[in-house]
Formats: sequence, structure tokens, C-alpha cells
Amino acid sequence: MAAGLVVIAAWLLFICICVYFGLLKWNQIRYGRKGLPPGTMGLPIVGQNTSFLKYGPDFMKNQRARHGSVFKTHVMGSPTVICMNPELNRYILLNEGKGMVPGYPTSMVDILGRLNIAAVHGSDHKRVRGSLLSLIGPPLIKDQLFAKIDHFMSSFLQHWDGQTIDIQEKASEMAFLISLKETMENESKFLNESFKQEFDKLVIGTISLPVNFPGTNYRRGLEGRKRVVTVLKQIMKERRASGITCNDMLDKLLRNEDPKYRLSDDEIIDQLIVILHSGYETVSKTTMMAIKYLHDNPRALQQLREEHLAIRETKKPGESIDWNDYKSMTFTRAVIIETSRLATVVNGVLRRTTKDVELNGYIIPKGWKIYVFTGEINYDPNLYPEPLTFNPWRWLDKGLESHNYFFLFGGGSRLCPGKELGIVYISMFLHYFATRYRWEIFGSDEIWGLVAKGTRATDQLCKKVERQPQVGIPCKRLLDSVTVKCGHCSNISFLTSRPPLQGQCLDHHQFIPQEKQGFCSNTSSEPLSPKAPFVVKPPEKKHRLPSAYNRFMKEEIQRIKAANPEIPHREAFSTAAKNGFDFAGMK
Ligand code: HEM
Repeated sequence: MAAGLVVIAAWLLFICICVYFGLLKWNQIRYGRKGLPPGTMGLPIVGQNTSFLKYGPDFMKNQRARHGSVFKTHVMGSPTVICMNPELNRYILLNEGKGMVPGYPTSMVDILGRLNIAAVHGSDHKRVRGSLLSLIGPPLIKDQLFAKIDHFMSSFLQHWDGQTIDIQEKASEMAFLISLKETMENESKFLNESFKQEFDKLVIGTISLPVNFPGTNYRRGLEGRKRVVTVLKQIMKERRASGITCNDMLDKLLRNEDPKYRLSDDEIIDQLIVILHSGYETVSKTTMMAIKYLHDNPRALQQLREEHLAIRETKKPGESIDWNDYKSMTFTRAVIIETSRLATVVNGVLRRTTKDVELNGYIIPKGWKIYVFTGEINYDPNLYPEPLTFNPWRWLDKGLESHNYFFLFGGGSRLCPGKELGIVYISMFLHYFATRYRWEIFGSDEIWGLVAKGTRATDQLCKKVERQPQVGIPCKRLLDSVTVKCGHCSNISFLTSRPPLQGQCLDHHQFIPQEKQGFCSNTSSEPLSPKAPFVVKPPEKKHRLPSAYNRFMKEEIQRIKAANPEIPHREAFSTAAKNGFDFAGMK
């Protein structure tokens, strides 16, 4: 009996193995045309999706090690060629006309709209792009948008003193609100939080599997789009009925009479959505990561501050800054570009073949996707010596931003039309952030990560960041926070992570002891922000106070208490701190 069961189990196992390898072969045979690049197609339908989504750039590297820099696979529901060859990537980006048009996933096209600029090509693309460039290109930024951006950033970055700021949340809010203001200035004041919530659903839906069931992100994204479209239609109707002129993008789109660039109502709606969407994650991620890198690189921060303080010196308090001031922010621009490079805000772009296309001797069949993976170029030591170092100075060499493999903002006829506008947003944010505040990041080595907002993209980044503790912003999900009041300046509160509760008050350079007492005896010599937004840092190794100092403090406190047993611990600590430990002698 037992022997019989073993034989049956062995047979079942054998059949399973055969089916598995049969399925693997099936995909391989199905896509086994002659002339295709090497590569593995995985299982039918799912292909290699799981590894692709789970391992991201590591998946690419593994496949490249096996098959070379151009290989085939089956991901995101499509047979796909992944191209990691810089020369070839450049060729693809510059030759859309040879049958390699944008090929974004179904979910993205369905939710951003079938008429959105990234979904159309040929003459429609030219018309829509021309129309968008006249709305967001440098001449318009200079003459019309800049003053509004300055006003927005100045008031957005007010009253952060003494607060704990979740920088991811703020950066994302900034990116959304400024785009909303530029697209529909008057209505942006009345579009409340629920509009942003619907838009957030739409954004999450664009990176979901196109499964239209209740509860899926795709379904939620479609519903989000429906509500957003309803609001936009209503606004357009009211604008037409009122006849009032507004100085914003929607007004310009509605009044555009130039037949070369005129758009239908449905086209206008899709472009408004794409403008709000394109600058959202890109601008917010770059802003957030720039702050992180500046925090980790005091020399860069110092230089950036000097650049902005020099501008402020030419102004009266509260005076706005202008386009010429922005043009003088050369180091800030370098910081932004270096951040985009090092953080690889955009990994690559997707294309779809509209006919059989020859690439490097391979024939890519009609209807296949091409993933132009540009992220790796960012770490090429030939282009960027010491590529893992944050080095904004490298971009002060003017030529670098126009080298042949600069794809941070795409390339060819799809080069990001919002590039300059995005850089202006981030520069202005940094201007007010760096001239008004000092800041400190909280989180220990284990909990560095991003505050996850629930989008798959940020979740993935969060995981990546957790594995590489040197890059990232605290993952609030994982933080247990405790508020500690400074004993002297009671208006400052500290947010810190779980034990031990110690850190340094940046304003008063004062050690906060374990028992949650805060002190301030010194005044800051720093001329900037009177109160740091948040100040406590858990004792990471590199920031831990020297143990000699701790020993000194312990002994001093004991000595003071022995001489005066009535003295409260706080006072003993404060006196000990004043007694002058020789930090200069410490190495
Ligand atoms: C730091 C910020 C930004 C980055 C890194 C970025 C990056 C990119 C990249 C890589 C592409 C090329 C996509 C492709 O080839 O398929 C692109 C296209 C595009 N971007 Fe941006 N972008 C940024 C900001 C913005 C902003 C602020 C806007 C709008 C106000 C914007 C609007 C667009 C549009 C409409 C396209 C499609 C262009 C076309 O298909 O012709 N972007 N962007």
C-alpha cells in the first residue's frame, strides 16, 4: 500500500515537472521567432513579472549578465525587449518615427486618458505637444508663471518653525498644489482635499494591473478618473458661461484659436490630467531626495545656502524673487540634476513597435514593448566619476547637461516639456526652505525609509531605501514617536524614535538625556532659523557623542550632586554641560 502511494506521488511529481517545463517551453516556443534577442520568456501570461516587480534593477542586471545588454522577456502582460545599451537607447529615443512610439501600460493609458500626450503619436502628438509647450515652456514661465510660483512657495513654506515636518508629505502636497494653481488658479482655492484624494486614487491606478474588479487599484483609479473628469468638465462649463478671463493654463487652452494647436474638450481634459500627473511624483521625489542629500552633505548645503542668502541680501524682507534671480541659482540647479541622477527618479521609458523594427541586428516584432532602461547610465563611472557620491559640482561644467546620454528627462521628440518648470518648482522650494530653516532628519539605520503613501512606486522605493540605509527619509510607519519638551524653550518640542531618548537640540546644541529632560543653556551661533523644525536624532554611530563626553558628564553630575545633594538632576546636568568638556581635544 505504502509503496503504491510512493509511486503515485512520484508520478504526480513527474507530471507537475513536465507541465511546468512544458509551460516554460510553451512561452519560449510562442515567442521563439528567428532574429529575436536572447532571453527568457517565463510562464504563459505571468511571464517574468514576479521577478521583474520584486527585484527591479537587480532583475535587469541578472538578465544582462546572462544574455547581454539587449534581451527579451515577458513583463507587464507583454513580450518585451529590455535595452540597457546607452547607444541603442539613444537611437530608440531619437527615432520614434521609425516605429517605436510610447507604449505605456493599459492601466496608465485608460486612466490618464487615450488622448493624453503620451498616448498619441505622429501629427496628433505634434499638435498636442505644441499646445503644451506654449503653456509650460521657458518663455511662459519667465513672463507669467514665475511670480505665481514665488508667491505660492513663500506662503507654503511659512510657519514651519518648531514643527515636525514629514517632508515626503509636504513635497507631495507642494507638487500637487502648485500644479493645480498653475492649471486652474481660481478653482484651486475651492477644490478641497477630496479632489486630491480622487487624484491620488487615479495616480495609484496608473501603476496597477488592469483588472477591473471591485476593490482593485485599477477600478479605484478608473473611478478616480471619472470624478476628476466630472469636476474638470464642470469647471470648463462654468468658465465658458461666465466669460471671465483667468491667467492660467486652462484659460489658455480654452481660448486657443490657433488651428495648429487647438484641442478638443476631451483632449484638454486629458492634458490637464497629464500635467497634474507628470509633475507630481517626479517633482515631489526629487525635492525630498534633494533635502536628504543636502542633509548628508553639509558642504553642499552650505554652498546652496550661500547662493540663496546672496539673493536675499539684494532684497527687502519678504520681497519676491524674479527670473534673473532664478537664473543665477547655478549651484541649486546642479543639486537638482545631481539628485535626479543619484536617486534615479525615472528608471526608464516604454516604447511599443508599430511594425517589425531592426535593432542592433535583431528584429523586434510589431506590437512588442521596448523598455528603454536608462537608469543604469546614471552610475556609469566614465560619465560620472565616483558615481555613488553626491557631487553637484560635477554639473557646474556646463557641457555635462547636454551630453549624448543625458536621459534624466527623456530625449528626442518626447523630451520632458516640463523640465524647466519642474526645476523652477524645486529651486523655489529649496530657496525658501534653505533660507528659512535648518532641519534634521530622524530615524535610525534600521528604520530609514520613505513614508509609504500606499503607491506601489513609493513602496518599492521604500524597500530599496531600507536595504541601503544611506539613502532615504524616515519611514514613519515604523517609528514610535515621543514628544519631549525642551526644559528651557518650552515652545520647542522634539520628536524622537524609541529608546534611548537622546539627541541634540540643534538650536541650543544641548544633549537631551535619557530621562526625557531637555535643556537649553547656550544660544545658537547659527544665524538662520531661530527654531529648527525638528531636532532629535537617535544615536546613529557616526553621530553618537564621544563616550569620553558621556563619562565626563556622568562624573561631573556625580561631583555636582555630591557637593549639593538638593540640586535637581536637570540643573546638575546643565551645570555639568557648561563646565566645558574639551571637544576640540577629542578625535
Ligand atoms: C523633476 C521633474 C521631472 C522629471 C524627472 C520628468 C521626466 C520626464 C521624462 C523622463 C519624460 C519622457 C517620457 C517618455 O519619453 O516617454 C517626461 C515626459 C513628460 N513630462 Fe516630465 N518630468 C518632470 C517634470 C515634469 C513636469 C513638472 C511636467 C508638467 C508640468 C512634466 C510633463 C511631462 C509631459 C507632458 C511629458 C510627455 C511628453 C511627450 O510625450 O511628448 N514633467 N518627463
